[in-house]
Amino acid sequence: MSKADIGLIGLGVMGANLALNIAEKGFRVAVYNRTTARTRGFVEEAGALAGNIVACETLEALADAIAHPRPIILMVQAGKAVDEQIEALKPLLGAEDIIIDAGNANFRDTRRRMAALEESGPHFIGMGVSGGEEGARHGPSIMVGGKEVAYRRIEPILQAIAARYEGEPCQAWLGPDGAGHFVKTIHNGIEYADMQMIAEIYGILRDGHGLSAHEIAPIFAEWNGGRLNSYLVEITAAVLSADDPETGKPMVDVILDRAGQKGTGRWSAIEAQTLGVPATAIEAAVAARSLSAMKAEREAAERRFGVPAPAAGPAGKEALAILEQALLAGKIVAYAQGFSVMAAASREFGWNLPLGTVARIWRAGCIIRSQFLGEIAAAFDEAPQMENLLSTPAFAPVIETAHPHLRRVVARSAEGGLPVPALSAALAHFDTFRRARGTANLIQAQRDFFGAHGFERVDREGSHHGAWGQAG
Ligand SMILES: NC(=O)C1=CN([C@@H]2O[C@H](COP(=O)(O)OP(=O)(O)OC[C@H]3O[C@@H](n4cnc5c(N)ncnc54)[C@H](OP(=O)(O)O)[C@@H]3O)[C@@H](O)[C@H]2O)C=CC1
Ligand SMILES: O=C(CO)[C@H](O)[C@H](O)COP(=O)(O)O
Repeated sequence: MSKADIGLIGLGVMGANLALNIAEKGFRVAVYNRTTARTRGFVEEAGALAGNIVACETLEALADAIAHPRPIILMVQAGKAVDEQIEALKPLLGAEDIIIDAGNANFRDTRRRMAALEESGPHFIGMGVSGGEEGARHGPSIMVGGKEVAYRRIEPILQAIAARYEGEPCQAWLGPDGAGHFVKTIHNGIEYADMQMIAEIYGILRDGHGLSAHEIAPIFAEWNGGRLNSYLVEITAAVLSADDPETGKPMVDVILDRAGQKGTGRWSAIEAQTLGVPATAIEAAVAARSLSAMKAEREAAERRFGVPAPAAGPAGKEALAILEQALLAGKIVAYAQGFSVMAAASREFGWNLPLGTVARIWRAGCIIRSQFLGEIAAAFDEAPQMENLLSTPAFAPVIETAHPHLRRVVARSAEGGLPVPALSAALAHFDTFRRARGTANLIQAQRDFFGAHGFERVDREGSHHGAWGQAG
């Protein structure tokens, strides 16, 4: 029997679907899963694709089944499991083989793993994969980091399995070491902000305007036909239309308002802070998930403080148009922040990240895919070195038109006691960003007063101290 073109470890949601995708594209894939029953079940259910699948019950069998040099994808739980699999594979592989971690790894772990394998091999690639179950099966967006020479060897397979946007595969080598996993992390940070802002608008429609899930669904469906066209808005409409078969109630009404998080949103916020780049919309979205988890405390707080009754009046055409524009403005700020974080990381780690390519490979396959990303890609084509979307000829006029609506929505929500943390953060970012003279002069004065930190003056170069002792 001919050898497999590639190996894959971990037949969970993502791994199983990715393996089927690989097999369907005509490559032979050798698969292994820690729990053998899963491997057997996977092959049984693979149907006609089973002919391209080599089921292995040990890692030794997997290593033997693949043609040299052997690329092996890890699609296991992020963290300890990845380290364990690398340790187990090391004695079985040679310097020219390639381990590809396709899970959602922290890019700092990827850097550590790559550095550890640098001398002895095998090659190590950190590869972000986005698109969930469907994407893995029919075409994800793939963000690769590591040695380019190793990437080139697996490029034909990645080209074949990736999503396509107007025929162009949504996969690319983005830079050395942790570049791929960093970009995937920021993709997810933006995903958090996008989802949170959509949820905030849903909250305004539900708790401010008193609309039911079924009344809100067509609003998102309509927006999906306009500037907000995106996978997340599309699925929001679908989710809001769905009913619970057990109770007959809208599905969202029987789902607990407590969202989990696996780490990528938090890592985005942490890395933004570490790089000194404001990513407040992403941070607000991460914090909102943490607050969502504090269900018992929130219930106690509602008993103590109460919540205002819906007071926003009917959701007429004008009110909906304002909400649509507000969501667009918030979204632009969140994406601008995410891309600025990537630009800063690129400088910090010497990655030379092709940000236009990042936008291009996010146009299809991934969770944040949207027409908007095509506009971002075009903005980078016009100005490849630009670091802030808010200042680009493509986006400046859009935010100029949309921000007054964001302001109205945030102000009315504040008055009505409706929480809009990510939209508020986006507005505050815009207002701070567009004001040439801010208030940090006072911060500098305070720092110099209490800690002799010095300050710069508006009228002279150099570091100065205030005569605070003589003050008042
Ligand atoms: N689900 C999604 O939408 C997406 C997930 N990801 C990332 O992909 C990776 C896999 O996620 P997903 O497929 O959803 O996860 P699942 O929980 O569906 O599957 C996890 C897989 O990891 C294996 N595994 C867990 N622990 C170990 C271990 N210690 N040693 C060996 N194998 C282990 C499991 O094997 P066993 O059967 O033996 O338990 C299983 O095959 C994660 O990093 C996730 O963050 C990325 C993009 C989207
Ligand atoms: O990577 C993904 C999508 O792009 C995964 O679905 C990830 O699990 C999403 O993050 P979280 O679980 O924290 O919401």
